[in-house]
Parts: sequence; structure tokens; C-alpha cells
Amino acid sequence: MSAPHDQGSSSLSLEALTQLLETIFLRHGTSSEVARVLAANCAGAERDGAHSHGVFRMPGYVSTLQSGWVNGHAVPQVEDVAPGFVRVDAGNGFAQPALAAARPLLMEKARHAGIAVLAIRNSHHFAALWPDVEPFADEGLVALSVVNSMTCVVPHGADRPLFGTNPIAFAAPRANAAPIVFDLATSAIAHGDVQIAARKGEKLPAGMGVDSLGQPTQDPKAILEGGALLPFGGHKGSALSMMVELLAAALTGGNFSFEFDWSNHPGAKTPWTGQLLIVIDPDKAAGQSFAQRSEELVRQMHGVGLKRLPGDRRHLQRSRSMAQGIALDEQTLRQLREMAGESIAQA
Ligand SMILES: NC(=O)C1=CN([C@@H]2O[C@H](COP(=O)(O)OP(=O)(O)OC[C@H]3O[C@@H](n4cnc5c(N)ncnc54)[C@H](OP(=O)(O)O)[C@@H]3O)[C@@H](O)[C@H]2O)C=CC1
Ligand SMILES: O=C(O)C1=NCCCC1
Repeated sequence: MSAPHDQGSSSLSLEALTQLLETIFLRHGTSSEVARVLAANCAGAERDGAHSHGVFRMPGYVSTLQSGWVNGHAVPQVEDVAPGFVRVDAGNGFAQPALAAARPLLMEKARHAGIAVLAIRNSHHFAALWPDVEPFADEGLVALSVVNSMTCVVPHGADRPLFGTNPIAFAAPRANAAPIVFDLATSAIAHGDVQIAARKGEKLPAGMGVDSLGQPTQDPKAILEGGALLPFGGHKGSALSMMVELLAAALTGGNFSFEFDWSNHPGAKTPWTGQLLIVIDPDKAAGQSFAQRSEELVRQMHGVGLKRLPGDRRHLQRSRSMAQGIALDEQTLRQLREMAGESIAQA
């Protein structure tokens, strides 16, 4: 799908966009619960200007569901395995409904024990990771999550790809502002952004990827067609990516990024892996107000000249979207309406 503002655009309210996406999910073989959770997630990403994981992903969700690769009706099985540990088998379904099903138990355990871990396996994550952690910080908790994806990143010092783009997301409460949240791929660039650059015919900055011969390239098509991505920060990002494979797959019982084979499911786009979430109740740990301490850290950071915190851009875009509506170009909106089964005349 094209990026917004390419051409004439329309604005939709968050509710209208969520409803449209929910219709698309329902029409392509999900339960109403799965449609509800995924539509809210995807519309929220678009609202916040997270374009690589907003409505751009809808054709991929649809082709994946059509391919039979993922179970859109999966009912997650939540297991209470230890005082600080919850496990979910997502049943070859999407990760977000699995998290939604486990959330009440996870929160209860984190509040009671001070820390709780959620291990999701047998799951597909095709979205941004920050929506999985931010709501915990909104409730005064600290949350960290990792998810692995599909082989497309060359480990530092290796010749061929093995890791996924493996993001890490973190959220912590502040006393006087929205939580601090960051969410970053451990690759130099997210796979979604490479696809968007390829579609727009744009060159990438240097150092993001290699072509099919392992030579550095700034051509996104060369990366997508037989090439690969590099980790961010050389050996440091590579170590973090390895950690994500261990935590999101080995620890949860999910697949490593190199372990699933979707070649018999043309159209399948969603990595079939695992996800880990750690939730901490800071009231149990610090013995002083964590949120006030966060505030002090931010104050000091601004004091040394920092202008932008991670999450600031997203929140600015969120405010704009809530005030003016979520801007979608006409072509994107037409495609979404078609996927929803609306006739063009209706649109
Ligand atoms: N499901 C999956 O398997 C995968 C999902 N993804 C998703 O892709 C998305 C994009 O990842 P990625 O491209 O690495 O993200 P970016 O590099 O765009 O941003 C990473 C983080 O850094 C912040 N940031 C960016 N620029 C600055 C700056 N100049 N100063 C301060 N903070 C800054 C961002 O905040 P802000 O948002 O406010 O700009 C964000 O929190 C993520 O949401 C990730 O979860 C990626 C890989 C796999
Ligand atoms: O952008 C990425 O990188 C990915 N996003 C969704 C899942 C696959 C990898």
C-alpha cells in the first residue's frame, strides 16, 4: 500500500478506521475476538504514524489468512505455570490475541510477586511491538518485550542471513507525562521500511544491507531479492538480536527465525515464532517513586540539550490524528474498502 500523502488523501477517525479493518479481518477468516484485537492494533499504529506496521500490513494479513498459514480462529491456551510465569500456546494464531488472553493473569502476578514473565509460543507477530508494552506503563508498570521474525539478517561476522529483524520494546511510567517507550528493530532498518523504500523507488542510507553476493548495497530491491539486512551497530546489535532469538524462541518454545518453512503457503507473510514479555511492578522494587525518578532522568536529559525522546514523534502524530483524523491516501483507502468488500460506489 502506498504511504500517506502521496496523492489526494482522506481522513478517517480512529473508530472508523478500526471498524474498516475489523471488517477486513472478519471477511478473511478470523474470529470476532481476533478481528477486534488486530484491528485496534493496526489502526493504533497508523494513528501514531508507525507506517511500516499500520495499514501497509493489511494486504499481508489478508494473503496470509488466505494461504492457510495462520489460524485466524485460534483460541489461545493460557497456562499458569509458576508464581511469576504465564505461558500461552497461541495455537498457530496471532500473538496479540494471545497476549490479550493472558494479560489479566500476567498483571495479577506482576502486582503480587513484583515481576512476571509471559512466554507466548506457536504465534505470529506482524505488527509494531510498542502497543504490547505501552498499556502496562499506562498502569504504572515497567514492561519489556522481544519477538523474533524471519531469517533476513546476517549476524555480525557471518556470511549469510540467520536472524530475524527481532525488535525490542520497552515502556516505563513517568510522573507527569505519557510513559517513556522505545521500540526498535535490532536490524539496521525494519524489513517493512525496506519494502516501503522499494515501492517508492528510494535509495537506503549506507550500511543497512547487502545484495545476493554479500556486497554492501543501498538498493532496497537488491536486499529484498536475494540480499539481506545487517544488524544495527555491528556486533552490539547482533548480540541483541541473538538474545531476542534466545528469549523469544528458545525460552518460549517458539520457532527460531530460521526454523519455519512457509514455502508451501504462497502469500504467507507472518513469521511463526514466539514472544516474551517481562512486567515489573516498580513499587515493589525501588522503595521510592519510580515515576518521579523517571521524571528526574528526563529532566536531566533535556537539561543537557536533548530535544526528542523516543516516543515523542509518535505522540505528536497521535495528537494530530486524534484532532484531524488519520490521513490515508485515496488509493490506500480504496484498497482497504475493496478488501472489506465495499463496492466503490458505496465508498
Ligand atoms: N513484528 C515484528 O516481527 C517486527 C516489528 N518491527 C517493528 O518495526 C517498527 C520500526 O522499527 P525501527 O525501524 O527499528 O524503528 P525506528 O528506528 O524508527 O525507531 C526506533 C525507536 O527510536 C525512536 N527514535 C527514532 N529516531 C529518534 C531520534 N532521532 N531521537 C530519539 N528517538 C528516536 C523511535 O521513537 P518514535 O516512535 O517516537 O519515532 C522508536 O522508539 C517497530 O515498531 C518494530 O516493533 C520491526 C521488526 C520486526
Ligand atoms: O518490519 C519487519 O522487520 C517485520 N515486520 C513484521 C514481521 C516481519 C518482520
